[in-house]
Amino acid sequence: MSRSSTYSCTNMSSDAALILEAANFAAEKHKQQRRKDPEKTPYINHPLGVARILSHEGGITDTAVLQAALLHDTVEDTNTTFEEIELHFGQDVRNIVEEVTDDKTLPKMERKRLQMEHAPHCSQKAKLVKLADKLYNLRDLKRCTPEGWSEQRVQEYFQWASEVVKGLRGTNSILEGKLDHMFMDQGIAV
Ligand SMILES: Nc1nc2c(ncn2[C@@H]2O[C@H](COP(=O)(O)OP(=O)(O)O)[C@@H](OP(=O)(O)OP(=O)(O)O)[C@H]2O)c(=O)[nH]1
Ligand SMILES: [Mn+2]
Repeated sequence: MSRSSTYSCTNMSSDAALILEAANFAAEKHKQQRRKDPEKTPYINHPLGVARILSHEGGITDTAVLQAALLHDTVEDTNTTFEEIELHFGQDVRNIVEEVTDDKTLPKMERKRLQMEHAPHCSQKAKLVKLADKLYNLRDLKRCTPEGWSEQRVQEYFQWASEVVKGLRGTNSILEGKLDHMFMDQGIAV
């Protein structure tokens, strides 16, 4: 096979191409959004970081899981629909994104309660994304406090996250071990 034909398989979707497609889709969707930190970090840093935790730290190579990690906040936080996700990325990715998406029409307390209730019933793939999402957000909270958050609110987020993670256990020992260290460091029993 000549060198040029090696690189001309434009219709053959490599896993890398599928993952880049999801990263690009998320970047477009989150382009107007910033994180809540004082630096106003671009929001896309978060889904990219969640996917990187799964791949680089958790050893995850499942393409659908990495795509779902990149897309996991698009429906919750932008005008993206589940149908759009399915159209571009297929049913498997759509299902994972759907499992990790909070219903923002519900009051916040109810959303938080439902995460604790639903966590044990999620698929393994959705549990992986949820573990990495929590690990990223807890590290981010340690790095700097979001604007307007009191120390108490930070502690309450840690406490709530530890309850959600209880329902995600038995999924990935590396990520769970890292989360346990974060909780213990914060004085939360695991
Ligand atoms: N730690 C931190 N979080 C930030 C920052 N900017 C935005 N967030 C997002 O805020 C959410 C946590 O804030 P909350 O006030 O508890 O929740 P809410 O946005 O859903 O109302 C997380 O959403 P999420 O990813 O959907 O996760 P989760 O709330 O379901 O765990 C997190 O990604 C930041 O600078 N630091
Ligand atoms: Mn998230």
